Amino acid sequence: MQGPLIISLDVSTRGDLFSLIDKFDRDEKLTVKIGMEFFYGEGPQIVRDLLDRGYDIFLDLKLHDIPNTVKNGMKQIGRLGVTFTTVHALGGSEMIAEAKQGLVEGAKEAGVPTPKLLAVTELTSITPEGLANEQNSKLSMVDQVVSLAKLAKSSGADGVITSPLEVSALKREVGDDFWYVTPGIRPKDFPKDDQSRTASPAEAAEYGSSALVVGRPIIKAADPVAAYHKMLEEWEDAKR
Ligand SMILES: O=C(O)c1cc(=O)[nH]c(=O)n1[C@@H]1O[C@H](COP(=O)(O)O)[C@@H](O)[C@H]1O
Repeated sequence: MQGPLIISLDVSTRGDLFSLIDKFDRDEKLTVKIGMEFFYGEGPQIVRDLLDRGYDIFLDLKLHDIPNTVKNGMKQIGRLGVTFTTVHALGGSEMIAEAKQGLVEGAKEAGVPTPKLLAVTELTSITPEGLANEQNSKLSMVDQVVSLAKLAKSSGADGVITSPLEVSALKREVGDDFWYVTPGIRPKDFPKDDQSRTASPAEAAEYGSSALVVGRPIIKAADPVAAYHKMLEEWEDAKR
């Protein structure tokens, strides 16, 4: 993928999306995330348009359904030429395995590389109290995330989405040969919004995240390009 900092393009219209990315230099190598807000309104054409710009694309639709439905949905996603896509790990081993199979088949038919399948563990908005009281989990947050990541890995996923706070434990218990893609990234001076398990870019680098997903701290900034570069620099400095 191009760059460790994935920009989450959480906007609704093509006008808003292009006015945002047109601020970046056309040579800048970017990985951008398209999620449900944009995709449900505008559909897959945006993927083709952003591929034409040379961007890598993370299509984040977080599928969670019976295995056959997810497989057939993933077959369509596999045809698009995106780099990453998502399911919820809570869909279970058969659903994750079928999701992967769908991606492999769709990509093969279209003659494009197979997207990496990332399984969402516990959303970064979920608090330890929510895990205990609403999901009735007896596990700590980190144990729950490790358990879902092991399930995802043994079912054929290429990595997980989780908060940076769990990454050191995941690397120890699930291994280095797996993607740990982390949203919930907040620079020190930016509000948490609806995120609960957050870390700064430097902290995420220290914990060992493979890549960061950042939305509002970039797209709502007065100068999104400067905000992107500041966070990237913070990440790179922490990696040195
Ligand atoms: O799958 C995701 O990307 C995701 C998983 C998760 O647990 N938490 C999470 O915030 N995300 C996504 O990451 C982005 C974070 O946006 P900001 O909170 O604005 O930086 C949003 O597009 C979320 O949909």
